[in-house]
Parts: sequence; C-alpha cells; structure tokens
Amino acid sequence: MSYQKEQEVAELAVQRAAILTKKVFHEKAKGTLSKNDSSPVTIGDFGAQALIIAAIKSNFPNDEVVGEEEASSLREDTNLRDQIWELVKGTSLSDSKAEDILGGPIASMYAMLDAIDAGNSAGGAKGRIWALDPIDGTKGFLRGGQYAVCLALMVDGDVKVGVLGCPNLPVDDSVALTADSGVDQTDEEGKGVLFSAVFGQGATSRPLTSVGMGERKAIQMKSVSDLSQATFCESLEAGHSSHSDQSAIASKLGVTKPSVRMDSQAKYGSIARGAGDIYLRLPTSATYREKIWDHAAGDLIVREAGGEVTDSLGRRLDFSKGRILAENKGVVAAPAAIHSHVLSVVKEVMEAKK
Ligand SMILES: Nc1ncnc2c1ncn2[C@@H]1O[C@H](COP(=O)(O)O)[C@@H](O)[C@H]1OP(=O)(O)O
Ligand SMILES: [Mg+2]
Repeated sequence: MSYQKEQEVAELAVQRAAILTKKVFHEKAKGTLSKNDSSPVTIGDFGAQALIIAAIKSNFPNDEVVGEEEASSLREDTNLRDQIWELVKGTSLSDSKAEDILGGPIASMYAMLDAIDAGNSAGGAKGRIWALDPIDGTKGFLRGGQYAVCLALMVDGDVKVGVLGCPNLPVDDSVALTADSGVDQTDEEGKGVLFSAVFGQGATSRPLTSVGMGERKAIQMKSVSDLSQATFCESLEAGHSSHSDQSAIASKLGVTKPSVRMDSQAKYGSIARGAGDIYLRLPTSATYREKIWDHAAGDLIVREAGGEVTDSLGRRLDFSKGRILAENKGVVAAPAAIHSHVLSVVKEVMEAKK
C-alpha cells in the first residue's frame, strides 16, 4: 500500500486544524476571548478535533478514530459549543481544491458534535484506526511556544502514516536546537513546519503554510560521531518525565550540552530533521501509561528518518493495545547507529536506582 491518499488527507487536515489553533491563540493574545470563555486549549482542542475527524470520515467513512476529546460537555455548554462552531465554520483552507479533498466545510453544529464524538474508538490490533491529538503540548500552546497537531494512521496495530503540524517550529530544517528553543516566545510570522512520513517511504518536512502546494523535502536524523556534541530533548514539564534520570543518562553518555526542554511531539520532529539528536522520556511514576496519540506520529517520523524508537526497556512502542501504550514504559529515541548504546546507558542508570 502506498497510503498516498491517506497522507494527503492527513496533511491537509492537520494544516486546517493548525490554522484554527493559531486563530484561537491570537484571539487569546488580543484579549477577544471574554473572561467567561473556556480556556483556549479547550476551544482549540475541540475545534481541531472536529475539523480533522470530519476530514477523515468524509474520505474514509469506515475508519475508526482514537481522539483525546469527546463532546458530552459541549452538548450541555451551549455558550462554549456556539463559540467553537463559529470558529470551526470560519476555518477553511484558502486553496479550494484542497478544501474539497477534505470534504469541504462541516454541514452543521450537530455534525460538528458528531465528528468530535467519532473519536471514541477503543483502539486495538485490528483494522484501520487513526490516533489524534488535536493540541499536544497544551502548556506550550498557551505560552506561544511549542505544541503540535498530531495525527497517525495505524493498520492492524502498526503505524503506517504519521503527520505532525508544529506551528511554532522554524521552517528551516538546518536550524539547530538550543537550550531555550522550547521556551522562547516563538509565536511569530514565518514559522511552522509539517512533518510527514509513510511507512517504508521515508520522512519529510515542508512549511506548514505550503501544504498541498510545493514538494515535500526528505529529512534525515543527524549522524552522531561525538556524543559530547549531541543534543538531547526532554519534556519541559518535570511531571511528564524524570529530568533527574535523564540528566544522569546524558552525563553517563558524555553529553555536555544542556538539555533542550520542549513541549509536545515537536521533540520527535526536531530530532528527525537533525536539529537535535536524542529524545529521552523516563517515567516519573510506575503507574502512568503513555497515550497512543502522544507518540504514534512521532514514532513513525523518527523511524523513517533513520532513527530507532523504543521504551526504556528496549521494547518497540506497541500501539495495538488500545488507547494507551499498555506494554511500554517511557521513550528512548535516537539515531539507529547509536540507539543500542543509549539504551544500554538508560538501563544501567535505571538498574542503579533499584
Ligand atoms: N505523568 C506523566 N508522564 C508522562 N506523560 C504525561 C504524564 N502526565 C501527562 N502526560 C502527557 O504528556 C503529554 C505531553 O508531553 P510533553 O511533556 O512531551 O509535552 C501530554 O499529552 C500529557 O497527557 P495529558 O494530555 O493526558 O495530560
Ligand atoms: Mg498530548
């Protein structure tokens, strides 16, 4: 299967949803969201989920979707519902041919609520299932920093298509990450990149604004010959991964640069394009299980760019276990050539803690 149509629909749908999230952010920044309004995250999440699921369902009506949100609260909160509908109604691509590919605008507010609710798949090992995170990295989104609109298609439990829209990353793949890449007030004109991969066909990037137009550009992870010069990424939120374990691992690896702390799957995209090298996500709790929508697209994009992605015990991320990664703990992503070395140090540090 070439998954050409799926990739095209996913890219355009992510682009359209990203435009909506930007609108919400700017309304917040301008102060046009009234005090009584819900958080921009809530508004953006629902709106982006509606636009993406509507596009999937109009092209692939039998596919299932695992989405983060469901609409029951919206059916009760008419104020919020109307506000989201205004936004969804008013967001379309400027390219009408591309908009047609997505199935055009959503027909009514009730169709919008139904689209949101269609993200209720239980996931699993059989069939075609999309995993959607409409706004990944909510803290980053709120501060005008890094966040991502994330969409992946799994077929019988394997990720076949992955798309990440990162509205606040630089377009240029060659801009190396620095320690403050994830905390800069990066919301400004001229930013935004879309990463995309199909299983067996490599990973690409292009400006988020030119989706549907120009060519995709192939991306590759950087080869790391000297770990002391390597850059590693981790969550900005200390609650999402163990900064102390990651710092111990980095220093054992000989990494000398400070970590790049960044919200969202923008980390996967950044290492896939060679702007950084390694992504470490060591669990902070024994009971938390990662959600499939937080990793599916990034996992494929990194692997297709020449990387390897496992959990902290060296197991491939297993997306066939339902809505969560039930059989995995943490994430270790690195170029294939050094992944086993990185993993051995991860295991050493984790063993030493026992
Ligand atoms: N204890 C935790 N460990 C790991 N990830 C978490 C934890 N709590 C929340 N998350 C998830 O981390 C994701 C963001 O990752 P990052 O730190 O890389 O930006 C969010 O989608 C969030 O899920 P949720 O949206 O359910 O809170
Ligand atoms: Mg998320």
